[in-house]
Amino acid sequence: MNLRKVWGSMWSRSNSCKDSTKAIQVPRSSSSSSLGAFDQLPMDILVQILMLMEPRDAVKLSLACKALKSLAGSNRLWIFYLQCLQESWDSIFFAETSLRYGYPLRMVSSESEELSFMRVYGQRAQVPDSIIIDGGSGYCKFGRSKNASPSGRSATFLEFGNIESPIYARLQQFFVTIFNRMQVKPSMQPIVVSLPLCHHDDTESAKASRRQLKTAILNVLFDMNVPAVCAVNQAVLALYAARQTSGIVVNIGFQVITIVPILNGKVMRQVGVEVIGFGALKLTGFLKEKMQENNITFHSLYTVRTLKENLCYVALDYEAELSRDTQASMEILGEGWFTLSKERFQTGEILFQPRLAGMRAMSLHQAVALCMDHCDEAGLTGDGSWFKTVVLAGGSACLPGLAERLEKELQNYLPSSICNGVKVIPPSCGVDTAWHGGKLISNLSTFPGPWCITRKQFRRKSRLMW
Ligand SMILES: Nc1ncnc2c1ncn2[C@@H]1O[C@H](COP(=O)(O)OP(=O)(O)OP(=O)(O)O)[C@@H](O)[C@H]1O
Repeated sequence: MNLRKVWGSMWSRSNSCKDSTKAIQVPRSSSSSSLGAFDQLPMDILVQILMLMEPRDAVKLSLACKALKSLAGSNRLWIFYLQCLQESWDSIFFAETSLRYGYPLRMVSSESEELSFMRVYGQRAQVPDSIIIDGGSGYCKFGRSKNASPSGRSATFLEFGNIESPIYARLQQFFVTIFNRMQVKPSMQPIVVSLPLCHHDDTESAKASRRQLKTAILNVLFDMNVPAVCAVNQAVLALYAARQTSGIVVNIGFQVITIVPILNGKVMRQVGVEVIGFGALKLTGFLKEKMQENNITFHSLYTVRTLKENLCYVALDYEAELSRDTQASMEILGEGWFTLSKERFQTGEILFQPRLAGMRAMSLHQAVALCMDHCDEAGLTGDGSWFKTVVLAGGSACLPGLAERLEKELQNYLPSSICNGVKVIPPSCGVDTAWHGGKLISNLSTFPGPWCITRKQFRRKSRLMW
């Protein structure tokens, strides 16, 4: 009731503002910078009052006169409205200040351009819903950009085979299946698609393979009449989801672990991408072996995977953990109760001691340290700290304790000149991290403009190349 009075009073004040400027030629500044009786109220209180209104009412108010325009259009008010949205404010702020101009990335600089969050709010409301598809080699995640999380997941390899090999028919079957499952027409909205982590080298043949894969994906999608496509590397999407534009992404993938240095949104292949030849599949396999050794019977690999996802963790100090009581149980529907003890942390330990699983691979911290060393040697920036932020991605990176352990191992392993300031960030959105990176882009106030290639642009480009 009180609010209605406040609103009514402000509204009549704003109307009288308009009338007065029409009727009598009052000097503009004196009439339009005043809120009449409300001038007595501190600015803070006025903004608090507006916060109780709906955004559309604040817009109406801002059209009334200059004083109300500056009050109702203030960034403070619209930041509040943006904070009320489903997406976190930190993510919105990161995206709107770091990603809004597309690639190459350009930060919004506070000196040269002030971002109007009122405009950002309005533009974000107009952005079309798009489909985000993160086609992982093991599991594909797909869903709408306006939804909080992916609506579906498929076992990519089991259903479609290797989608990293650019065979038209296979890619087509993959996308057709996803569109059917989502019950959407491909021609109705832009698509954000992750480019798989493969062909990492900086050689001409690797470049050609990457180009070939991207072109095949775009060809398939545009042949299905998709209006616009945004195709971004999976590791880069994971980095954006962690609200970073530079750093090292450690993706614990389905079959391999990939360590990707990224500077300002660009994969630094010339510095070197490290690959460790095992991944999530090996972790599940190792737990299965341990359970069999300890006479724990199960009927399916699904059970082992579920136990891994729910009971396993990474110990901060492996030796100390061996002497602790670490028993824990869980029930799996249709299979009964399972109790694990040492297997709970031995499984993740193979990331740091691959020899426990009989493998002669590099350990996770050695590979990340090697990557950091290469970044340091390359001397790409003045301050040399861009590679000290390590972002974990991939389902297995959700193992509790992994980030802390990796950070500890890196501190011990790296030379003192590099280890200062190293921080490891756990996957911000669990197994769906890369999908959420796509969501950040697809909800930008400037989307699809700077991030997408349209069907027309792609066809024209293809014609010019031949
Ligand atoms: N909370 C969890 N703890 C441990 N492992 C998990 C957890 N959640 C998912 N996983 C594991 O992550 C694996 C799938 O990871 P992910 O979906 O990242 O693969 P992907 O995207 O297909 O891999 P790639 O990066 O190779 O394309 C599965 O083996 C799953 O068991």
